Amino acid sequence: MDYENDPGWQYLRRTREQMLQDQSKPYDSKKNVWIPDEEEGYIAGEIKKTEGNMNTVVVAGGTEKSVKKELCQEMNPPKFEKTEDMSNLTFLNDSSVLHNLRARYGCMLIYTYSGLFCVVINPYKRLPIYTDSVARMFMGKRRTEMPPHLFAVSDEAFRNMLQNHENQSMLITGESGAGKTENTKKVIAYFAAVGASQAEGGIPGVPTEKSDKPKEKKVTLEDQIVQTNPVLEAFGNAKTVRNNNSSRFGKFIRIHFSKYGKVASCDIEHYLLEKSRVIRQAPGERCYHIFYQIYSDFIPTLKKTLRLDKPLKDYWFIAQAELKIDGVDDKEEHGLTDEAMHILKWTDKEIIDCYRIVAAMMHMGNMKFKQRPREEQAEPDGTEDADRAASMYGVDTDEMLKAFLRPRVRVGNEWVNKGQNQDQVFWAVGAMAKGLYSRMFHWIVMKCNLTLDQKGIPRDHFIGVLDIAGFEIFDVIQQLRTALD
Ligand SMILES: Nc1ncnc2c1ncn2[C@@H]1O[C@H](COP(=O)(O)OP(=O)(O)OP(=O)(O)O)[C@@H](O)[C@H]1O
Repeated sequence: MDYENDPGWQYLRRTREQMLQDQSKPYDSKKNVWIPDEEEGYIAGEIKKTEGNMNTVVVAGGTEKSVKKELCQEMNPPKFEKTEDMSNLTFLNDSSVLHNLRARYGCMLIYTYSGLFCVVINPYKRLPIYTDSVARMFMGKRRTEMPPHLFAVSDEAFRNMLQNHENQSMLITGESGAGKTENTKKVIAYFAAVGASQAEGGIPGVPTEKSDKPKEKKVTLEDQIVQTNPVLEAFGNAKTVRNNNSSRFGKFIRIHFSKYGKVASCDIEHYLLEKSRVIRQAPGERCYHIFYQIYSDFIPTLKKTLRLDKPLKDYWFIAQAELKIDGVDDKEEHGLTDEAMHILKWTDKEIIDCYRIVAAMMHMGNMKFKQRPREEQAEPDGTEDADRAASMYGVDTDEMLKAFLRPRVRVGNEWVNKGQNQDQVFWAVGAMAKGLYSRMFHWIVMKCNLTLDQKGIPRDHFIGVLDIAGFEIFDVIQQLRTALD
């Protein structure tokens, strides 16, 4: 089969010779076991003798270890070495699962099934397994015919949708940096490719839509779906200590298809944007990418338009930790964000308005206030930054300051102006920045949805992809804070 000549194939399946080699290792089901190891998790060993409750196990290098019987876990026969589906294992214990995943990862086989689940290990390098030619290999194939791959799972969902006339959903989960977003993007790109091939000529076994319309080169819905990524990432992703491009929100993307399998429309729901990041960053982290992108000079006049004339490190809200990400060029990234906004057909005004709001927050973070002597009332300590923020928001500076210093609140049936001390003003400014950012993000998602909401093609069913972080033990407090923010 000519699949084997594809540069990606070696990262998908072992050759027959390699498999034979793997499977020819000596094995004795009564003797070969896995034993716990502090560094490796589990290591292979061979039981030499058993006395009472204890096994004497010989490990690599000939060392003998005395291990409690109940801590020894059964080893699978070599025919299961680097198995593609772990639900086939005779012994489905922790050590066998870890060994199988590790052995496959050692050969850069990053996808492994465990029954219905597809386990992915982040390769941290670009493998040629997401190319058009690889996508074409998986189109219209049964899962069992092909090696484990996200495309196979996606294709199965696609076929089930068309054949059973049912909506489908995929859950992509894992801890931060595991690769959720990368894989979600590949799923979307795959559906876009399948949807497009459907329009062009179809996938074996699925009826094709008849169309007499002449083909023209234009921005397709598939392109637009893919292009929502740079925009959502610019505004919703940031560098964290675990991941240089960490999504700080969860999302559920629904791709609607016509009954012929053509992409009909798409919509996105978002959850739990981490608002606190807009005003505070932990060591080693950054605020949302867009703040640094607008400062990158990709648009040479932009900084002047946004009145950003201080060094980046002087914008307190976004400069509490890192300003740059190794290997990432904010200027180039801004180019991609800007291009994507245009592909999504945002108007120039909409784009610049988003930049203005982002810049306004940078100015807001520099507004200074002082306490009036012997009064529980704060007052501005210079209004230059407030002027800049207000001009970006398009509001009057005095009115904006009044809202921070003496906000109008309702007491019973009456409206009164409440005095604010310096701390209260400080919190109000932060809360305003977080609230505005969150609303802007909501607007951006809504705007993407409007663009992706195609009226022309009737929708039949959808495939939903949920990209959301699992619970990270270390981050429970942060997650609670995000949820309650
Ligand atoms: N399949 C892959 N191929 C190559 N690199 C990958 C792959 N998956 C992930 N990576 C790398 O790992 C990084 C982190 O992946 P990703 O952003 O998808 O993680 P995540 O699970 O969405 O994390 P977070 O929850 O923090 O957003 C990516 O920026 C990319 O460099």
